[in-house]
Amino acid sequence: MEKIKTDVLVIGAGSGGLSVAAGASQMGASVVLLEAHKMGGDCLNYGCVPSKALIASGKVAYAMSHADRYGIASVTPQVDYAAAKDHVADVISQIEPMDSQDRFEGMGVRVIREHGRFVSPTEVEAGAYRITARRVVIATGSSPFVPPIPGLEKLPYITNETLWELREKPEHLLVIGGGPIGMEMAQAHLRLGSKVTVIEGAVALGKDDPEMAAIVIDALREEGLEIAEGSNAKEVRGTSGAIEVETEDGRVFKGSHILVAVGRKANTAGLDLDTAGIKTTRSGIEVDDTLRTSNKRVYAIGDVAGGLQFTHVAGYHAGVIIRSMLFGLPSKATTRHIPWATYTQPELAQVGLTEAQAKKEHGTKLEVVRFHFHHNDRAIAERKTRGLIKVMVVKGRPVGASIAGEQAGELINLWALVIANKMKMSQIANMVAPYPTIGELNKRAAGAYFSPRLFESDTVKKVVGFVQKWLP
Ligand SMILES: Cc1cc2nc3c(=O)[nH]c(=O)nc-3n(C[C@H](O)[C@H](O)[C@H](O)COP(=O)(O)OP(=O)(O)OC[C@H]3O[C@@H](n4cnc5c(N)ncnc54)[C@H](O)[C@@H]3O)c2cc1C
Ligand SMILES: NC(=O)c1ccc[n+]([C@@H]2O[C@H](COP(=O)([O-])OP(=O)(O)OC[C@H]3O[C@@H](n4cnc5c(N)ncnc54)[C@H](O)[C@@H]3O)[C@@H](O)[C@H]2O)c1
Repeated sequence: MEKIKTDVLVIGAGSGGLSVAAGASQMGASVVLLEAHKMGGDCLNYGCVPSKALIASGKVAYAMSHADRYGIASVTPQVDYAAAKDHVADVISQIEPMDSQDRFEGMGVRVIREHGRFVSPTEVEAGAYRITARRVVIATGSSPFVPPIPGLEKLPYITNETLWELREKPEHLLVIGGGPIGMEMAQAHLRLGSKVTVIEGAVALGKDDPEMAAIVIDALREEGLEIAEGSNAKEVRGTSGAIEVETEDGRVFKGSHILVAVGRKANTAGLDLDTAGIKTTRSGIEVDDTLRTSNKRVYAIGDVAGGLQFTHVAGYHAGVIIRSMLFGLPSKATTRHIPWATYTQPELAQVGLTEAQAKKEHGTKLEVVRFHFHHNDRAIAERKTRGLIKVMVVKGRPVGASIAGEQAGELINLWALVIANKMKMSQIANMVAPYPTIGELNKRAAGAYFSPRLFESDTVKKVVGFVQKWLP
């Protein structure tokens, strides 16, 4: 067994682990990186990247079949599902080099392609190596949670890990779970020509503001997606190609394939965390706000830490711990300024507090401004007028923003900046946005905040009247 001593040992080469390894090694620390499976983790191989690539295929198909409103004959797209999957694989292969072993070795990181497990509070074993590190970072991510629904285990059900291998278009896809994975993949498949039913136990897109989620859900239903809410899957029957899902409310849904998207489980199995004195909770590894575990030399970041599960959060966590690991500086992770977006069409995005959360926290001090997409000239030109931007403001400063509509995921960037830096609505109003852009919506939301103050104020009217009298 080879013994290695290093400053930083990172377990898991996904979004979080790669960011720590790149940052720490480029700033002069010695870094060992363990990866048991594929470099790039979930996001590159089974998550963000393939899902967004398949959504892109769906968008093209949808545009072809809805071209007539732009003066171009609509056509029924000839979807080659296997070719769409080739497109997905090609997109992955274009991004892959950024996360590759070669690239990281080029940065001076020692990459070991083995599963890591703790053998003592300070040592990790991986294949033929025993590694001792000043600091250990657990960035092992999460896997699809497969609920113990009777009958499910007998079927070749699909998860986000196996969906990309499927080459034949599902005739009727049953999606269990109406969260971001379920809804994004449901719409993509609908647009590629499958019949799709989402079976959701509570409400679809339930982590978002219900008023905003409803805009997306209504649009998806109009497009032909069947969404059954309040329908907890209780039993699965049949065989591949002829599947039945019975729900607790007594309904039975029939389809050819089944995609399970009911949430995630943290990848903690096989790490022997007990050996290192690392505690876990129901959602993942227990961490404090500095992302340290109950073993103070060990950090946990990204999905395995059980909080918000997004690639940009894993990247943010990496920055937080690099500050404390390399420089010994105080550094805490917060969630207030973390945005997220669901890439259905229309998209759904959030940063900071939702309206309900803001009301609870700020009571009567809260002002909510709304601006509808149908007032935006570019949205009208593009025929993408379904949407709303809603900003929660307290004493002139936004505390949250929710957007449903075209490019909501892009539009939320500005509010993420504003909230991260505690900026004021007046600073957004000062911005000049190019005309005609969807981005003007952000400025118009700020305008909606100031308009009543300017245009409905007797004081303003009196001042203007007075000044006009005296002006030459
Ligand atoms: C379908 C889908 C779509 C998504 N879309 C988005 C999106 O659009 N935007 C977004 O922000 N997020 C999205 N996400 C979430 C995003 O993929 C995750 O939040 C992100 O990948 C988490 O990064 P991570 O570093 O924590 O874990 P991962 O990326 O999962 O990396 C963990 C790595 O650790 C390795 N590993 C595990 N155990 C060990 C061990 N003991 N030893 C060595 N290696 C180990 C694994 O093999 C894996 O490579 C999506 C997720 C899914 C499933
Ligand atoms: N665009 C993005 O950023 C993006 C996209 C996909 C995934 N993700 C990340 O991945 C995470 C996991 O996504 P997800 O959609 O799997 O999980 P989720 O937890 O967000 O949603 C799962 C849904 O399944 C429902 N459900 C649970 N058990 C059920 C049952 N037996 N029958 C019917 N419905 C049931 C829940 O009520 C819930 O609405 C997300 O929370 C997010 O962090 C992000």
